[in-house]
Parts: sequence; structure tokens; C-alpha cells
Amino acid sequence: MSEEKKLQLEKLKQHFGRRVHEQARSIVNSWGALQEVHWNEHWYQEFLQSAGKLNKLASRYQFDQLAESSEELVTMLGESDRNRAPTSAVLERLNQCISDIADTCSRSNDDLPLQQISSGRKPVYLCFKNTDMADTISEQLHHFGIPSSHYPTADALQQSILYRLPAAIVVDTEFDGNGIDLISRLQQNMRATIPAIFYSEETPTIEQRLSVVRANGIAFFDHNLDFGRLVEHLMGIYAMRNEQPYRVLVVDDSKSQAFYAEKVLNHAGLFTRTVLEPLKVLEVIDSFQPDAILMDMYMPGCTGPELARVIRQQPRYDAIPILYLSAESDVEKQLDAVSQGGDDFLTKPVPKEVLISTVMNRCRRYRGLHEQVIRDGLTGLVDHNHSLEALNRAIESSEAEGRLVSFAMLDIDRFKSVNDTYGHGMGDRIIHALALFLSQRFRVTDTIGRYGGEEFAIVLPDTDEATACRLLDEVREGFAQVEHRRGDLAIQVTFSCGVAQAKPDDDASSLAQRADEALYLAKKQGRNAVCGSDQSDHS
Ligand SMILES: Nc1nc2c(ncn2[C@@H]2O[C@H](COP(=O)(O)OP(=O)(O)OP(=O)(O)O)[C@@H](O)[C@H]2O)c(=O)[nH]1
Repeated sequence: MSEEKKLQLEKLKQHFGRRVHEQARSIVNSWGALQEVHWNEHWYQEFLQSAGKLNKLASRYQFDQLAESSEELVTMLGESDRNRAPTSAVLERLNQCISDIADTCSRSNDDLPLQQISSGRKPVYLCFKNTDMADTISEQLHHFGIPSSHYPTADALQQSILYRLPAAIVVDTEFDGNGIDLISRLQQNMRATIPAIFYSEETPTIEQRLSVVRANGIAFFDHNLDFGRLVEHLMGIYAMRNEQPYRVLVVDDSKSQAFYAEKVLNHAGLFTRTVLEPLKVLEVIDSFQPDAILMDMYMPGCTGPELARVIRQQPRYDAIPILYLSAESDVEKQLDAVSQGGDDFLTKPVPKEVLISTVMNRCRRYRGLHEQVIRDGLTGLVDHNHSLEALNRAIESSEAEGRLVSFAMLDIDRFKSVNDTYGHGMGDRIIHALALFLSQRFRVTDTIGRYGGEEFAIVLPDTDEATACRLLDEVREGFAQVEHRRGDLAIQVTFSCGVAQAKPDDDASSLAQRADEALYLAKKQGRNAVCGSDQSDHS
């Protein structure tokens, strides 16, 4: 191919990359929705069509990996029954394709400057009487890669909605006399509601809050607008939901009963495993890592409650929900079973929908609690220990699969003086803003953690040191432009960063140490800089 042709194709690829990315995002999200809609013919048809469309787009514009994963997805779906969910093993293979798609398409942003990512996103419409306020919000959103347009009148807003639907609307309650009424009326004429975020100069009344709920408002801010939280809400709208499906372990000595429970749960996209010999349960819990256990009451060798107590003897399994599924109708025996390490009792025959929703609610709470334990309250990022755990896992799989992994450590510059001058509240807002800034720039498969107070860590699988340094330098430059506001006060802060790529025989602590040395060098060189560990090797 001639150089000119190559250049042309590259330009086309960039242009249509957005469509490919949008299509991939819709597939990943639609897979996540399976837990709510359950496997059915309509969902299957749409999903298959979407996968086919992604495959066509990705092949045409030569996104080879995406084309490969989507082709596999189309083939596997083609072999599946449109009316009946496949087995857990097939669901897991389908899920692997979805994860590959999520990973590849978020990695395709690596070479794009932030502004190009932002131009591929639907805009947010800002409806404010006060133009200065709209300009300030617009400028800040821009730094986070969120495009926006300001509409000073209801007419201009309505015209624009007819032309292009926004990702969300941020509206002042005073806009056009009554912003809440206006949005309420608008929503009634829409096929799907538009996420709306309200702002009020005054502290909102309970009546206003209620009207906002009825107008499908997703958030309500007052004059003390916390910018980080606004960005967080908006980024949730653009986000790709790539959560792993829940995993349920079925313990039942009857093959047919276990098979039935598995089939029902597979309909909601849940992964399942069956243990027919109760005394093998501990081994399977270890390897399968379930989010819930569905257990029979009477089995050979031991009863369900006895087995529940055996499981509870191990502190690490203490919180896994255990649900009994049995024909036992004696309420006293049921209560007794629940009091012995169980969480719930479902009496057979149980309607499918009840089984699915009871199990899913338990799984959701269990995951939520687990997240609370490993995530930091201020930023929602994983904590120090779990950052290192993620690094260990990434090193192990990079060694096994012969791939690269880099680790970055960031530290906000002169943060003590920010706290001393502007107060801890402002310091916290800055930490939150940096967490958001990092979350929207890196891939869904990168792990971003809050390593310490004003220190962050990022695990970047499949990334060499030079690429990681380039990405972080771009983030550094962008973040330095963000204005952190409180009332009339607006300040800017910077961070320094050290990056290291794993070498053979590295473990998490040796790699983290080299990243830390590179960070020290960045601080020594005057701060607001990114240094790679090969630079610190030479110094
Ligand atoms: N507001 C706020 N401050 C924190 C938090 N965690 C740590 N800090 C503060 O961060 C500051 C870190 O200060 P130092 O380690 O001395 O470093 P620095 O002032 O950032 O200077 P350099 O790193 O050398 O650029 C300390 O004052 C901590 O109290 C937090 O969660 N919130």
C-alpha cells in the first residue's frame, strides 16, 4: 500500500474509530443488562445484530483484534438457542469475548489525545441564565474530556434536542422561569428519558427535590456545587459497564435439581458451578470464588446447616451468602437452618423469577460490601493493599502470557501547603478530582488505586514504560490546567510521577520500589514531571 493510501486509511480509521468504539460500548453494556432483562428472544436478536454490526465495522476499518473477538462472539451466539440461555461454561466464554472487546476498545484510546476522545462523546447541554456560570462549568468539563454546549433559552435548547440528543442536561432551577417544569415537559415527549442534573442557587426545598425526582433528575446540586461529584455523575453516563457476572455455587446431591437451578440462574447471565458431593465444597469455593451459595437441606453425609457451619469456620468465607433451597415446609426447621449460618430459605417449588431475584440481591449486597472493604471512601479507588494485589496478579499473568506490565506512582506536589493554605476540605476535593481525572483517561483493565493520602498508583497491563510515560505526561499536563473551585477561590495544582516496567524476576515490591525511585527523581527535578525508571537508572 502506498504511503498516501496508508495515511488516508489511518485518517478514516480515526474518524470511524468513534463509531466502532460506540458500537463496542453498546455491546458491553447490553451484556451487563442481561442480569435485568434475562435471556430472551428479543434481547438475543438485538445482541446478535449488534455483535454483527461491530464485526462489520471493525473488519472494514481494520480494528483487527475487535474484529476477531466480535467474530467469535457472533459464531458462539449463532450456536446458541435464542430462547434458552446457554450453560455456564458457554456463558463464561461469551463473557471472555465481551471482556476482550471492552479491553481492546478502551486500549484503542491510548494513542488518542484526550480532546479526540472527548469529541467522540455526546455533548452535555447546559441550561443556565447566568452565562458566566455556564462558561465556568463548560471549561471544567472540557478538562475532563466532557464536551458541552450552553443554551441560554428554552427555545434554543428544544431546537438543539431535536437536532441531537445530549448525553445529559445540566439545568438551573431558575432557567426559563422554572427549569424543573421545563425538563418535566421535555421528558414527557421523549422516547427514552434524558439524564437530568439540577442546580439551584438557593438550598432546595423538599418540594423541589420531589419535583426533580418526578422529572427523572439523577442529581441535585446547590450553590456549593461540588464539581468532582458533577463530573462523576456525567462520567457514569459515558462509562462502559464491564462488571463480571455474579457467580453462584449450587450444592445439591441431586443432579436434576442442581441442573434445574443452574439453568434458571444462567437465564440471568449468572455463572454457576455444581457440587454434587457436599464434602468437596471447600475446594470448589476456593477455585470458583462464588458470590453466593445455593444449598440443599438434606444430603448424604451431612445436612445443609452442618455444611454451612463448616464453611463459616473459615473467616474468609464468613460473609458469603448461603441460601437454602429445599422442599422442607416445616417453618421451625427452616428458621433453625437459617440460624445456623444460612441467610435465606426458599421453599420448592420456587418461581423462577423469585429464585433469580433473591439470589441476585444477595450477590449484589455481597459484592457491594466487598467493594466497600477494598475501596477508599473519598475516591472510590482500590486501596493500597489491593493496588499491590492487582500489581501482583498483573505481573503473574504477564509472565505466564509473555506480556508487558508497567506501574506508575503519582504524588500531588506541595500538597501540605494546599491543605495549610486552603483547608483540608479543598485538599479532599483535589484528591477526588485527580481520581476522576485518572479514571476517565485509563482503560477499564488498568487498575487505579489510592496508594496513600495524596499518592496514587496505576497498574498498566500490556503497556511498556515509554507508552506509560507518554500517557501520564499527557494526564499531568491536562490536570495542571484544572481549576479547583470553592466559592470565588480557584487554584491549580500539579503532580509528579514515576513509572517502571516489570523486568524478569520482578515482584510487586521490587517493581513498586523502582517506580518510587523514579517518582523521587521527578520530585528532585523540580516536580510537575513524569520520570521513567530507566531515566532514574542513568542518574
Ligand atoms: N486533605 C487531605 N490531605 C491529606 C490526605 N492524606 C494526606 N494528606 C496530606 O498530604 C500532605 C502530604 O505532604 P508531604 O508528604 O509533606 O508532601 P507535599 O507537601 O505534598 O510535598 P512534595 O510531595 O514534596 O511535593 C500532608 O500534609 C498530609 O496531611 C487526605 O486524605 N486529605
